[in-house]
Amino acid sequence: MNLTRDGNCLCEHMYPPIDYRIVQKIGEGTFSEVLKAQSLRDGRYYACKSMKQPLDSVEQVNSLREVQAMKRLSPHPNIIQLHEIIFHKETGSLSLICELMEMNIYELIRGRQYPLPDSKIKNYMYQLCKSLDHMHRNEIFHRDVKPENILIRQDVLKLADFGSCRSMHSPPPHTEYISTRWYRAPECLLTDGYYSHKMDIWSAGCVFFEIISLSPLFPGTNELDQVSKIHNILGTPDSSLLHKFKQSRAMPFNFPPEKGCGLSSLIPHCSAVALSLLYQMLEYNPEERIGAGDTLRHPYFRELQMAEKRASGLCWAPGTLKGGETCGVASSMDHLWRIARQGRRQHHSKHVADTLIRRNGPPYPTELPKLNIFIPAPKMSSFPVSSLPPLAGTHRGSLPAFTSKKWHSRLPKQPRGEIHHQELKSYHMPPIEQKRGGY
Ligand SMILES: Nc1ncnc2c1ncn2[C@@H]1O[C@H](COP(=O)(O)OP(=O)(O)OP(=O)(O)O)[C@@H](O)[C@H]1O
Repeated sequence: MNLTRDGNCLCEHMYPPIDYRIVQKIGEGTFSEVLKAQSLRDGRYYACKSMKQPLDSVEQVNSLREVQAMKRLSPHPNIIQLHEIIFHKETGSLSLICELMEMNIYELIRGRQYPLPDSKIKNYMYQLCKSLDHMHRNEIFHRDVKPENILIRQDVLKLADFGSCRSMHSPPPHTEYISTRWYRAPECLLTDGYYSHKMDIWSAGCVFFEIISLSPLFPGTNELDQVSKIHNILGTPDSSLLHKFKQSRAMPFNFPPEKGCGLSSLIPHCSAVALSLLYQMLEYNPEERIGAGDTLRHPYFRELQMAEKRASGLCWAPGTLKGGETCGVASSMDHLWRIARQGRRQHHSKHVADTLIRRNGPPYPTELPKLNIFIPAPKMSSFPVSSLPPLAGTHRGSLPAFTSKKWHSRLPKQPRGEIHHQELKSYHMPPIEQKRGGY
């Protein structure tokens, strides 16, 4: 163990970044430890994400997908801001200095007895959908949307942990393990890597449910159980869709036909309009699943859209929805969706949605956080994010391609409470550029 200047313990792999006073550990993931740190230059507090695996060179640091993605996606009010990168050449230790948030969504809901106020849920979901829309517009998908990777500070929500993201231009199949099981979309579970950015919407739908109900929607214990939990609630999909999935997966597809209990029985207090969005995010078929841009125009977010339009001086035409979407309507939503999913699935589903949806494009408010610049110390490469070289490939091109798929095939991400510490401790971690497979 190392000791920081304050006498706090740090793990062996870490080297305390100069010019920062480590205050305390605030989080830990599979690949990093996150510390609260105070800058000795500006006195501000930051989150210092220190990678467990050493890196070989500055080039390797620059080609990390996490670094590249954060650079491409910043600044955006709902994307965690990378402030500085500190790389210690001698030890290979890398610290990403990011803006500090208060907690993640899991910590927000953990142990709560009463639901969050509707307005708070809506506000968080709007911001989450904005972060996804921004990311997908920039042709990157996240691949690990889950409560632990969604951070909040007061009422602001930011998406974090871009270590699994991928360019939307990289063609499937994607062979590495991605996404944490409970939030894994059907196409990820049932095909050999034939998934797209729509998987993020499914995961966000699972998070939406979890924020409403305070418990995970599909807490599968293994992949098969995960599929069965989805079918128990949403029902088995059309055989044609299963047939399509089946073409690319050697997995038993003899799922017993199920109607599914529906979502509204699980969250009886949920409004019909919220359920409508939830169902569209949890649409089994990724091609029919709502896109991030359309989630923002969903009537569930009507007040927020109106507030934004008012703020930007535009007038909002009254929507098709009347107020008072209540629980009574909610139960019929399950029924409508079941009908929609039989036969003329797409058109019917859209028709049901259209009774609630009014399409309006919200403007995109963006604040432009500033990056700090300082002079690097000897043997320590520290660079402000703005000085990084442009993304490999092209501006809309592919993020760097990493070669090894081994890391993921041997260590899938575990849902919370399922991390096998023993296994992790004895694991030999490959170089970080290989840790999550290729783009
Ligand atoms: N900027 C931040 N501010 C506050 N807390 C943070 C910040 N970044 C990360 N954390 C905390 O640290 C935890 C781990 O961070 P992160 O998910 O980025 O690490 P990881 O090693 O990539 O994890 P994973 O195992 O999901 O890949 C988060 O769940 C969060 O609680």
